[in-house]
Amino acid sequence: MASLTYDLTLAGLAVGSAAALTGIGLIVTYRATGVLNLAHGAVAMICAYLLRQLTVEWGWPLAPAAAFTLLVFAPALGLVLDRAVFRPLAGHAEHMASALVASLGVFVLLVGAASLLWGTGARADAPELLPADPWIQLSTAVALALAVSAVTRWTRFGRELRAVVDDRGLAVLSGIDAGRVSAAGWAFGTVTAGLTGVLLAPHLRLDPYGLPLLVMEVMAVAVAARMRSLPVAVGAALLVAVAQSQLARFHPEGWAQPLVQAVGSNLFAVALLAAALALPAVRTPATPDPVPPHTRAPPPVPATPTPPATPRPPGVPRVPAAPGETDGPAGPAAPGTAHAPSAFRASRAPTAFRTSGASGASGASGVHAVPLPLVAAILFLLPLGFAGSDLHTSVQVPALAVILLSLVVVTGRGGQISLGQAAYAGLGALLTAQLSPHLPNLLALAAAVLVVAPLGLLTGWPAIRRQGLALALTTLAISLTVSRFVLEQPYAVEGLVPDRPSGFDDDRAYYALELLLLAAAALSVWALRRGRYGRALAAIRDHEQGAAAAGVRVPALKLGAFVTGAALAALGGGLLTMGARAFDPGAFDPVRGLLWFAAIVVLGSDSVLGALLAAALLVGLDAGTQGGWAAAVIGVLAVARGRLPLPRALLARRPPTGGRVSRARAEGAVRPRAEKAVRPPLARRRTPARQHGPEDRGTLHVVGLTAAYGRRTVLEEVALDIPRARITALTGPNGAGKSTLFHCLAGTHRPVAGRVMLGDRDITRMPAHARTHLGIARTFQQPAVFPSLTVEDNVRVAAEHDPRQAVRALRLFELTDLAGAPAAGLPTAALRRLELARALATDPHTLLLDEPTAGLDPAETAALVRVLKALAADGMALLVIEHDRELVAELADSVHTLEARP
Ligand SMILES: Nc1ncnc2c1ncn2[C@@H]1O[C@H](COP(=O)(O)OP(=O)(O)OP(=O)(O)O)[C@@H](O)[C@H]1O
Repeated sequence: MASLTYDLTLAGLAVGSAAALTGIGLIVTYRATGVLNLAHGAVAMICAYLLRQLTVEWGWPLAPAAAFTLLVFAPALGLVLDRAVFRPLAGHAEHMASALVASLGVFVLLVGAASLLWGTGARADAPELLPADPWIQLSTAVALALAVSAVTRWTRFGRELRAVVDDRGLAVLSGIDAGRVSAAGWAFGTVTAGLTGVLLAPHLRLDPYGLPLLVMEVMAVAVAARMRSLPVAVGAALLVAVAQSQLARFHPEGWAQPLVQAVGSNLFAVALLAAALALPAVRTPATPDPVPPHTRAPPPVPATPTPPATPRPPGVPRVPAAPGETDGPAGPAAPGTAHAPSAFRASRAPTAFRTSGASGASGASGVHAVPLPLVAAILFLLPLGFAGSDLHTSVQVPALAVILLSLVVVTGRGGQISLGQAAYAGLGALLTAQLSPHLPNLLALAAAVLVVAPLGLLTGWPAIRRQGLALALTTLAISLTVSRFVLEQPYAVEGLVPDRPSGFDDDRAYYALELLLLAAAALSVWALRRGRYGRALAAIRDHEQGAAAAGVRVPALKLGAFVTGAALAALGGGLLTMGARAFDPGAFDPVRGLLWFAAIVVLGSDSVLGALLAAALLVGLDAGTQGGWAAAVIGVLAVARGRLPLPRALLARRPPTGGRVSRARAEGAVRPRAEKAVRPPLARRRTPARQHGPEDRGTLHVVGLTAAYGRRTVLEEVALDIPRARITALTGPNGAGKSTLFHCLAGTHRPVAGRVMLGDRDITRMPAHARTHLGIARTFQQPAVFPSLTVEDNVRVAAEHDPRQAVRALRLFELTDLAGAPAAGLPTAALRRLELARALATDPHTLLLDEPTAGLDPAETAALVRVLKALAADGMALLVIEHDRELVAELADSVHTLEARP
């Protein structure tokens, strides 16, 4: 027994060493470049194939072949990836999303290239580089980890690496060649990938799909090490590998047997899922600019001469009507329109925003004008005239198109990265096949869709709290787990012979049936992208916090998008498997999911037609070949796409709790204390003209509020009242915690202690959208607009309960003429007005404004001040973060200061 334990441990150590190498390579690349290289496994596979080609096919001796593969080819590939693919992306605001797409592009490109060059069949004759002795392999991994640690700690290059990791911008300013550091990171990463590949290939199947996927599972160790600690990565790799190996000893009877076997061969997949779920977010080092491009202030628009600002102009705009008040020319907007501050008029409809707005609008609506749907319809009808193998191949296209439509909903419209749609398609296919002997086939398909739809919560739930890379990893891990534990298990798939519905046996009839279902799915998705639901999804995609602030139920909508996506994927999967009359788990391999995701991103993620085109392309390119063309073409397009502006669905967004971390950091420590400081001489007491909403909605106040980010306390024991009919100013140096206080009030950050009260009601744990519904509205430091929506729809999102509120708010802020224009590219002043209009459209009684005058010229500022005073005069409670002392004195009835620590 003892010797079995020893033998199994040794076997585990051999695999663990290769896994440790992967972890080391991934972490070093990530630290040096900020990119989690999803293509690491594909590089490993290419290097393993190359070594085999050199030795087995061309007869090179092992040593020079290995030296060429690992010391010439692998680093050269790393340098090419750095220079040609990833470095051009660095410094862009959407760096993370672009890099993710680019690394997926590299992945599918290399998989496609390997399939074309060497075929998709597995090779069993990969040469052994190191003796099978696991101790040698383990020593190699440990020596490499020690060498990397030594280099990082004791050499100049290591110091530079640490500086770049800490703050890339600052490192560059200090004269460090960040490009050299990232080139070295890439070269090192690809060498370790190559080493992993050549070590693993002799012991596993060498094929274009299997090896990359296996190495992807091994990313678990890097994720578990939080992309930081090499010892943790090495330890985790050895631990998981040895545990997996030891599981081979257990042979339970009955139902547990296949489960234990499955765990025994796929523990890294389980570890990846656990690590991804345990890790809410992998923080990207040296994020160049957390501000999404659409929120950057465009160049100032020259203002036309304005009349001098007076404290109380005769026609100050008034707040939107309270429920029950009539709307119309005599309503609140009319005087505001007539006497609107001229600065508002000055920035109306500049040429700049029309041009950039058009290009920034949702791809589908702008690009696919009238004829394209017609062209698509004709193209999809054409195969009805085909015969034989052409028609047989075409049967796959509508089914795949339905699967890809699921990505249009989840990623295109909802903005959620999902690398897991293959799992839902596979489950749909599996269930359809399993149910078809018991039910009429169409009913079996419908039942499969109904069962799989709620499983969309598997990826939808993690998506509530995750974004970007963390979500990508989680959805990939879920797809891997489903594939390994369900779709590939003999107990689940044995003896399945799915058939087509009766009456649709021949290819033509079946294709016609698919077309019908595709048309229904496409119409539903098209409809979903419009109207209330579509607007809300687009708002989440464009600016999640802004959407919540507009009252959109973000978590519920995300779940809805994933459930809808799962249903569509299951429908497509079921159609695919009935069309093929066989269930093939390989058709729903997670690599397919990556390919589909890349295809939909490069061909238009928010476009129904993009999905149709992608399906035709994917099937068409691989038809009649050994496969690989589709992956290669999509890979090239995805790599190139990373360098172009990405679909809005994938743009980097601000971290969940906002905050300009680097700027605040530079300001040093702060004292988290609120104190009432100044009462400006101009302060007046006013009687509210009208209360907004029922009186019992109360006054907002905080009691003993303490907030922190991780272990760092930012606010401590803060107390603050925000009375009605008053403007309360909040001042303090950068990093003092003003925005954090806003986040706590608005519900986007959970305080550690203390309470947020609305009247007598404790709303501390209430989500952001629910607070909006209670009458608390907010704006953001960087105006939070939804650039892919029109100006009108931006406001409509906040006034779905009463569209008249939107009309009034648009009129109040002189946005009526711009209503149909895309919000992308509006000048700063218009963005601020739009954000305010959206906030007021929620019918608030309390308005939180984070630096509302930032980026405005004096005339625009004066106009805004008049509006804010008018709002307060009408009974609203306003809390305004403002740095300008004069402005505070002019604006505020009372001032609270958050002071920095000495
Ligand atoms: N998401 C976050 N994660 C970690 N730390 C954060 C985050 N957001 C803010 N911080 C830190 O919390 C502190 C307070 O930041 P906050 O943005 O609330 O300050 P502020 O007073 O609004 O500053 P500014 O005037 O620059 O906007 C800063 O030191 C900042 O680095």
